[in-house]
Amino acid sequence: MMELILEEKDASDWVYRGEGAANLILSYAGSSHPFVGKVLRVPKVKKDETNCEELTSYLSEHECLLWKEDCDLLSAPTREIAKHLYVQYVMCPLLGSNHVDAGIRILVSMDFLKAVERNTLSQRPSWRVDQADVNTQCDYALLISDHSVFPQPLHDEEFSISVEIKPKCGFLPCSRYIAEDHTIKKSMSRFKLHQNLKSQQKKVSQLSQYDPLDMFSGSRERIKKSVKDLFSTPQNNFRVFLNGSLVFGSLGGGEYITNAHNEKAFDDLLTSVIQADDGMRTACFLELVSEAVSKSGLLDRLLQAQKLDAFDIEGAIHAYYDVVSQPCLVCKELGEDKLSGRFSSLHSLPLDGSLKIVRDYLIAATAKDLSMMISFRIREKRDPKSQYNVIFHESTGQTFDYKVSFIDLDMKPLEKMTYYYELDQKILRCYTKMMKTAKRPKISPSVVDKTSYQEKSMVVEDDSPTRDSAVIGA
Ligand SMILES: O=P(O)(O)O[C@@H]1[C@@H](OP(=O)(O)O)[C@H](OP(=O)(O)O)[C@H](O)[C@H](OP(=O)(O)O)[C@H]1OP(=O)(O)O
Ligand SMILES: Nc1ncnc2c1ncn2[C@@H]1O[C@H](COP(=O)(O)OP(=O)(O)OP(=O)(O)O)[C@@H](O)[C@H]1O
Ligand SMILES: [Zn+2]
Repeated sequence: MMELILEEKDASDWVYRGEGAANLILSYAGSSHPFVGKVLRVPKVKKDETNCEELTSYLSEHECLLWKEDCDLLSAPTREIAKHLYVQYVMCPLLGSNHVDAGIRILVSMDFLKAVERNTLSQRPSWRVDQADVNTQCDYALLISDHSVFPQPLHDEEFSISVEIKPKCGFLPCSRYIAEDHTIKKSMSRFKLHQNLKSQQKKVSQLSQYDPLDMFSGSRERIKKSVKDLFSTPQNNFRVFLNGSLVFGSLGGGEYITNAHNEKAFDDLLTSVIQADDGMRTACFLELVSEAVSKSGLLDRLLQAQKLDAFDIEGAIHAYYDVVSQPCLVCKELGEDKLSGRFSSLHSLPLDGSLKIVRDYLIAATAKDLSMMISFRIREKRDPKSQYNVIFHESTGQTFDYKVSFIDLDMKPLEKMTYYYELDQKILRCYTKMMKTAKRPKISPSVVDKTSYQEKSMVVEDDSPTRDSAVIGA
């Protein structure tokens, strides 16, 4: 295939779709064949990072050790290429190659990227603009299938509906390296614990009702509950796209910019999709989504990848210091002797053992942060046999094809291990403080149920805008 290159003149065909912390996503609005049905994933650069070393440099010496089993990664001339290979050779086998499109790298000119930056500025959430710009120094961007539309339409007039779920970590850790003071980690999900810190930091205005433990439970009823909870408090964990446009949820992880201003508006939007009475369509749609999650069985597969984190950050951090051949700052801080203290079994591992712990931890980190997109289309009786998965939706008598894809399978940098440790400590400190100020000193953290946790949470109430300020239906 001839090498594709995007120039300044092409920029107007690419429209803002959304963004995360690290990339900006553009969808294609033109008619050039190779780009139809695709999105472009353009890396961003943090404003406080003066150089873009991460994108242009090689893997660090210690990262090379870490990924040495995945030989192709080491042959990559840049970190950017190594990250692309990581999706193909590390994440794809874990999640299934038919559920991952690693994309192809295409050349982009600096003028194209500058034009994209200008054109998208007004649509980006302001807190994302404050944090990062489009990285105009990049030579390449990734061209990936647009999972918000069904791959091949069966009929001309066909609609396309898809949901995006960022399920986060679906299990409770049980590592023996978790400090006694942190036992709450063994009974309350990381997501729930983190909510409290986010609320204190005013990153969210309301605690999420969602609990990943329901989503990953394998129980149909609990999955259904978790999808309803996502709909009530979507934050950056739930979005709905109709014909490629966001109709529910937050754009770019910011405010809820959506066509569905209230539940009725959303219910009305579903008219072309769900054959049910007014006011009943949303519930039927959420049921359809839950069914697809259950039937696909993909969350079980994702959970196995997340469980590669077997030691928890409180254990893995010690292996990290051995991998980078530095004195263990955590043992030092905790006053533990490296060779005879609580973590001596970790510190006495051979290098390959430490490498495996850290490697598995980072793969699990990717699996805890990715999103799943499920796209649907209606099947008519006359349609040919489906090459996709099929769901019969009992409540409406409709049949749907659905396809599940994983997005955002980025490799996490090795240096992030110390950040993970610090964040974990911060989340736990916040929880401990909350429990103290809750003025119920006798209650044992392990018996705190979800309701009492929410009631006791300290939502800092002031007028500052949060990332999820305008909640739908409010
Ligand atoms: O640490 P977490 O669990 O808050 O996850 C971060 C995400 O926060 P959230 O899902 O909102 O809690 C965070 O998402 P947001 O920026 O909050 O939308 C990123 O996905 C971040 O990954 P990276 O820095 O882009 O590699 C994520 O960082 P990683 O932990 O996956 O490295
Ligand atoms: N292939 C795709 N098809 C459709 N929409 C996509 C696709 N990839 C990304 N998106 C949309 O763009 C958003 C941001 O993409 P992505 O999660 O890859 O960004 P990121 O910066 O890597 O995220 P993070 O904050 O997790 O690091 C997604 O939440 C999703 O709404
Ligand atoms: Zn240590």
